[in-house]
Amino acid sequence: MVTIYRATVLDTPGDLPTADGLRVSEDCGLVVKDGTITFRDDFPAVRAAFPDEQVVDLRGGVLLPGFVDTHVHYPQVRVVGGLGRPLLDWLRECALPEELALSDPVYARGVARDFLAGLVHAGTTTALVFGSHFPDAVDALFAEAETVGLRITAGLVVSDRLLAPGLHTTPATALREGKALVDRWHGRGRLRYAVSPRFSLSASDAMLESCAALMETAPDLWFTSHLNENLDEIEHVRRLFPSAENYLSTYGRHGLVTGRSVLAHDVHPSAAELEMLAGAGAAVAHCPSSNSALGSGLFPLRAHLDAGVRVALGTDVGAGTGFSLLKEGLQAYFVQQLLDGGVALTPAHLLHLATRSGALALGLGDQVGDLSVGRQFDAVRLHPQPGSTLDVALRHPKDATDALAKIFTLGTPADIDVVRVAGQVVTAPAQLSLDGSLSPMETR
Ligand SMILES: Nc1nc2[nH]cnc2c(=O)[nH]1
Ligand SMILES: [Zn+2]
Repeated sequence: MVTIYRATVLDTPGDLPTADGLRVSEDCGLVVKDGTITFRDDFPAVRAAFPDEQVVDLRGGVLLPGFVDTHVHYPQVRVVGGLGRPLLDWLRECALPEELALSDPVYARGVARDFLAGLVHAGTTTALVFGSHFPDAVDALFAEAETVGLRITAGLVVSDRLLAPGLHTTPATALREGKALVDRWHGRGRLRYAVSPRFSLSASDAMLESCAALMETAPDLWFTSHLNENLDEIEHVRRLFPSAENYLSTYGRHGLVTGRSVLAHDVHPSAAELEMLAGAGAAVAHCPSSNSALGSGLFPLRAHLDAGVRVALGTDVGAGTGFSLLKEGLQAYFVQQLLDGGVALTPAHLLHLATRSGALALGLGDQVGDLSVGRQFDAVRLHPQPGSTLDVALRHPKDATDALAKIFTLGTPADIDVVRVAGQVVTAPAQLSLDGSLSPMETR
């Protein structure tokens, strides 16, 4: 099945930190065969080459690559907005009580649908998701994700101390339950598994060793956890691992820092940790709105780029401020503007961070993250409501860079009206009421 998509297309096929390479195609024709972009050129040339194929006209607004979220918590969608507390208080008072609620599989299924609806509405087509402590809840996420059609990497979150008794497990149980989930879901369609200790503060060496054992049970498993987010957290980890050189080495000494590792935050890295991250080819998920909301700090982007560390964006739902990677890009810009020695981020940088850099961080750079020939047709259209401020702003842009700056400044999920993964339209799942029944609007 071949389809031609006609649109104004913006993407960033290059790489940071050099990428100011915004590619602009005002009237583009993308030829898509079975979900893959097989040809692209200005529309008239494409139409001449493919005179009989169906044309889907997506002009009006701007077509971007589907957004890539490299750190987003599935269980926390209903507790977004817990402002006013630093990390460890926020965990104890906001996040962990909600995490416990997912021990109820019916409740978890409703949360999974709300979560996936949030990703779809925000135009996120690929995500590295921080899962749940409960295997049934992780099953619910993967099952709903498979139905919706997003590219999801996720896993069982494991801890054996200092959280809440209901969230603790043992290294042996974590390995057994994790293995069963890997067998069921890893490599199934667009789904992959990520081994996910919550963070070193709540995972003993024995627990981290069981994570390393799980990593060995299947090829191409991913690893994700938290790192250097908050100074109080870092101090706790230092005391818990007196023989460890630093926070990152608590993971590294179990072989958990590799080219398939994504560490969230890294707001307060040491030079040795940056060197270790770069040497391993690991990536950092920068979560600017979360760092600001929790008062965790201002992310040292320049130090990461100078050290050669891959940086991508994460929304960190629920400590962050929602699912929008447009908002995260804008917040990343703000943070760098405020930081001494901050990186002067251009709109092209923001688009790269929200798309291609995330794809590269997740080992998917050859499949998604931009709209080059050979990539999957994962795309979203920004099509603001008539008369909205973004609509007004986009009527007279100076150029494409100016238009993109306005999209990051003013764009919200309400401005996204087309979400496609591998060319297929993706729609948000029907959402459930608290008792697990379909919400009233679904029974019409
Ligand atoms: N922001 C954030 N940091 C964490 N560190 C450990 N768990 C969490 C979490 O749920 N959110
Ligand atoms: Zn997190």
